[in-house]
This record gives sequence, C-alpha cells and structure tokens, in this order.
Amino acid sequence: MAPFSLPAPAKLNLFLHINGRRQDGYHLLQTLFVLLDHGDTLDFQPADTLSLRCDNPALPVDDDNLVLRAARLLQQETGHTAGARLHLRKRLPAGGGVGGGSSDAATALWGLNLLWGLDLDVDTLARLGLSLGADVPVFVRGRNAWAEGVGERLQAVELPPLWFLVVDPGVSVSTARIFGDGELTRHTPAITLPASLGAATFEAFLKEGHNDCEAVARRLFPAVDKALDWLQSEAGNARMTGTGACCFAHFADQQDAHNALRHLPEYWTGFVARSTEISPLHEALATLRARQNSGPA
Ligand SMILES: C[C@@](CO)(OP(=O)(O)O)[C@H](O)COP(=O)(O)OP(=O)(O)OC[C@H]1O[C@@H](n2ccc(N)nc2=O)[C@H](O)[C@@H]1O
Ligand SMILES: Nc1ncnc2c1ncn2[C@@H]1O[C@H](COP(=O)(O)OP(=O)(O)O)[C@@H](O)[C@H]1O
Repeated sequence: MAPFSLPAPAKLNLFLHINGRRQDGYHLLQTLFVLLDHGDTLDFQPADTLSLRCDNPALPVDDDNLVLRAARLLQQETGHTAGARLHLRKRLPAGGGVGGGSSDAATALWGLNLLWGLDLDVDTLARLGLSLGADVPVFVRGRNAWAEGVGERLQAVELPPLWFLVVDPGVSVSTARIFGDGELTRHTPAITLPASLGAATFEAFLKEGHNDCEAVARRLFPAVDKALDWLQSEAGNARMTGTGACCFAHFADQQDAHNALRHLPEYWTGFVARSTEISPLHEALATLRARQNSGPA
C-alpha cells in the first residue's frame, strides 16, 4: 500500500463533573467531549519492522509513546508480524488536556488496521483503545460524545457548530496528579443529558456545567490560574479542558475567536479551532477507502 497520512484531532471537555470514585480509585465522571479540526498528523509507510519518529524531541519514541503501544497491541491481538514506518508530526501540547496522546493512539489503531489489512471493526478498536487510556475510545469512534462511567460509556451527541480559542499556558499537567489531589471535589450530583441540544438548550446546558478539576489545577499551576483569568476577562466563558492545562472559550464566529487570539500575551501560545460533527480522522479514512476502492488510476 502507498504511504498515507491521517489526522489526530484534539478534543475539549466542555465540562467535566466528578460524581464519585470506584473501589479501584478510578473516578466516575460525566463529561461532554467535542472534537476539533486542529491536531497532530501521523504518517504511515509499509516496512518490515515497526519504527517511530517524532518532530518533537521532548516526546519518547520508544514503547512509552502511545503510538507504538497501540501498534504493539494490534500486533499482539491479531498475530500480525509486518511492521510500519511511522512519523508523528506533533502540534498538540503533551499533558495539555486536549487528548493529543490518546488521539495519536486512536489514529495509529485505525491507520495500521488499514495498512495491515486487518479489517477490525470500530467496537474492537474502541475496546483495544480503552486498554491504552480512558480517552482513546472517543477518538476511535470519532463523534462528539457525552461520556459517563470512567469515561468509557459514550453516547454520540449532535452539537451546534462552535468556534474556540484554546490557550496553552505552557505547563504539562499529569492526569494522575490531579486525580490524586486530596482537595479534589468528587461529589458533584449526576445530571441528565437533554434529549436534544439545539443552540439555546446547549448554552443553558453548558452554563449548568463546570470542570471539577479546575480548582486543583489553578492551585497547583499558577499559569493555569492566570490563563483562565485572562480568558474570562476576554471572552466571559473561560473553562479548563480535562485535567488541564489548556483553557478555552467559545465564540459565535471565527472572527471573534481570532480577535481574542490577537490579544493573547506573548508568553502563552493558543490556537483557534472549530468543532466538527465527524472527526477529521474519519473524514480522512473515508477518502482513503474511496481511493483504494476506485483502484489505480
Ligand atoms: C479525565 C480526562 C478527561 O478527558 O482527563 P485528560 O487526561 O483528558 O486531561 C481523561 O478521561 C483521562 O483519560 P486518560 O488521560 O486516558 O487517563 P488514563 O491514562 O486512563 O489514566 C491516568 C490516571 O488518571 C486516573 N484516572 C483516570 C481516569 C478516571 N476516570 N479516573 C482516574 O482516577 C488514574 O489514576 C489513572 O492512572
Ligand atoms: N503520542 C504522544 N503524544 C503526547 N503525549 C504522549 C504520547 N505518547 C505518550 N505520551 C505521554 O502521555 C502524557 C499525556 O499526554 P496527552 O495525551 O498529550 O495529555 P492529556 O491526556 O492531558 O491530553 C504525556 O505527558 C506523555 O508523557
């Protein structure tokens, strides 16, 4: 098969409520995932052995990288022995709460499924993904979703189109550190997802929500605290995604989001992105499959 590239989009948790804790220490959550049109890219090339390169020298390219872990898991699961030459082009901040590592893993699962002709279905890939991390299944399925349980019970949702400004305060936040904090609120009452999320219901639903991890992240990471305050004064609806560090605000149109980005203090980075109905990964997979089916020109 000819070399190909696939996107690994970012996600935001529009809110994140912690409703309790399981016996094994894992937290029970309610969260609303939205997939963005901005993210990393993974290049795939057939090869006899497995190898990974990454343009960000701060990231490991051994079995600590979720891309290689996903690849080895697929080999174990299917007994497939061929390799692949993988190149990860990183745009998403690691430990940023935008799910970069999880999304890279989901893209690796789908891309290698195609490259190796494995023909595994979406449920199998989501099950394998969950063993790599709680956030991997939402990227495998590729739809905006309401998540419950420890994040594995997903219900696809249709959301009105939104523009976001995402601010990276430049710190990497460990998910385990936030969840291990003694002051984390773990008893937000469970809420019910409205039957449909039109523009007005959606705004009201968002206002009802919050991120329980924000207070801990603000305390442990002053840069997160400052970024949230800045976004709040700029846009009025600032929130943190996941367990941090990135913060975001949503805007009615692209222009307003870009205007806010222009005011961003130079010591932070940020990007403007749009919500997607279908993940850019799934759009790209559909194009690749159509090209394959139409055969050589
Ligand atoms: C809470 C979320 C929301 O999106 O935070 P972010 O990581 O995106 O910031 C995620 O579900 C995180 O998913 P993920 O990053 O895949 O976490 P995992 O690797 O599965 O877990 C890392 C550690 O976080 C803790 N953990 C994770 C998920 C959960 N529901 N309860 C937990 O207590 C556990 O200590 C676990 O060892
Ligand atoms: N491909 C990858 N991209 C980013 N981080 C990775 C990757 N593989 C493993 N990691 C590790 O996973 C950690 C969390 O990564 P990431 O998914 O970006 O954070 P978050 O879950 O906060 O969005 C990083 O600190 C890094 O050590």
